[in-house]
Amino acid sequence: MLKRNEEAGVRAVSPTLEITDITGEARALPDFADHERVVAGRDSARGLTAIVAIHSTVLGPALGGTRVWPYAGFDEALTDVLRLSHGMTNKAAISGLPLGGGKAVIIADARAGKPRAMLEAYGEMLATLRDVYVTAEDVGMSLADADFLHTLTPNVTGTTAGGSGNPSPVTAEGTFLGLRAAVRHRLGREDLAGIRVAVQGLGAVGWALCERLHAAGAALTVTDIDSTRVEAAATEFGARKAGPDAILAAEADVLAPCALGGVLSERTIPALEAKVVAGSANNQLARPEDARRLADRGILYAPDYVINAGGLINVAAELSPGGYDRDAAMAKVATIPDTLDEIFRRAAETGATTAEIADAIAAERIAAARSA
Ligand SMILES: NC(=O)c1ccc[n+]([C@@H]2O[C@H](COP(=O)([O-])OP(=O)(O)OC[C@H]3O[C@@H](n4cnc5c(N)ncnc54)[C@H](O)[C@@H]3O)[C@@H](O)[C@H]2O)c1
Repeated sequence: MLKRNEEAGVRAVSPTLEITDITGEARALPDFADHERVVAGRDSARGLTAIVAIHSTVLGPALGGTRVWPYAGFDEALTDVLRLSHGMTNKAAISGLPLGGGKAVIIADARAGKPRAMLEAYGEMLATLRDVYVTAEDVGMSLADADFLHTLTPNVTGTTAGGSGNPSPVTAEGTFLGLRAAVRHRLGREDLAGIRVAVQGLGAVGWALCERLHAAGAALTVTDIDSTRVEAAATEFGARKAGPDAILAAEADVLAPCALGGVLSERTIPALEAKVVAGSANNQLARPEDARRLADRGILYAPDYVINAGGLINVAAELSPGGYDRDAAMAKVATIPDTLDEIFRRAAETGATTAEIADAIAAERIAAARSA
């Protein structure tokens, strides 16, 4: 039997699942960034520890995927979900979508398998947030997981049944188009023939990006912590192999981070060879000031949440009044280079970094919606 106990600040929807509002606790962290609401779900019987962070619902319900990752602890997971969630608000706003930003994490090792009971408990947690948060896939969350969660609660996108399916190829398409725009802007080249691209991470997006880059004639250098993927890319695309630690400083015109965040830092930026950074990973900058470090070295940075918005644009199309229309979604993805062109132009005119301009455009749209 379901029970509710909101007075105690704890809302349990099944006897074993405890849902706690931890907004107050999160407020103490440097990455809090005025989140509207942060909620933890714990179910020790079913092996769930999850956090849902809702950064903003000003433009619409907060949409953002669920990441399943073996975080070292709760605090690390909380910091990650806050940063990711904040990024989703900017991503939706700059992409012109009627959506807010949110994100969720489950502390678990997806490679060790995701117990059905854990996902059931998570689905129950999601159901309690269905008016404010809509989830989708992210690292460690599969299409099959999304399909399963959708049987429990409607606020799940990126499903196969009547949904838009796997967002990763669409993210890769948007990243490819954005990378081409950045190359045009920084290197003055209209095509990618012979352009050297170093790709970090050969997962769902990185691999699909390599397919497009290879077809466009780019010369690839690749890495992944999974060596079988690196070998496969060498065979499939004639890619040069680099070690995970060597990829950032690889001889390349473009660096495409497509693994995890925080790779562009005070330590790594001085060693970059590339003149363009354009990849799909979220939160590529370790600190906001790393955007200035890149600009000072003459490296053009395509802000992550602009270039990797393809997947969000695709799943968001499911929520449009007429339902999912792939052609309409792809037409919107094709505008990513236009947004980047505007950012690059404004950054060149004002001397601000591309990251600052992207944040400013997103903030302008949110402020306009607030005052409307
Ligand atoms: N899938 C999407 O539609 C989408 C949308 C927007 C942003 N992103 C972001 O793009 C990135 C990649 O997403 P994905 O869906 O391809 O994830 P994925 O899990 O399919 O792939 C990630 C790949 O990176 C590799 N990797 C992890 N750590 C590494 C390291 N230190 N060095 C080299 N390789 C490493 C993994 O082995 C894996 O092959 C993530 O940051 C994700 O948040 C994805």
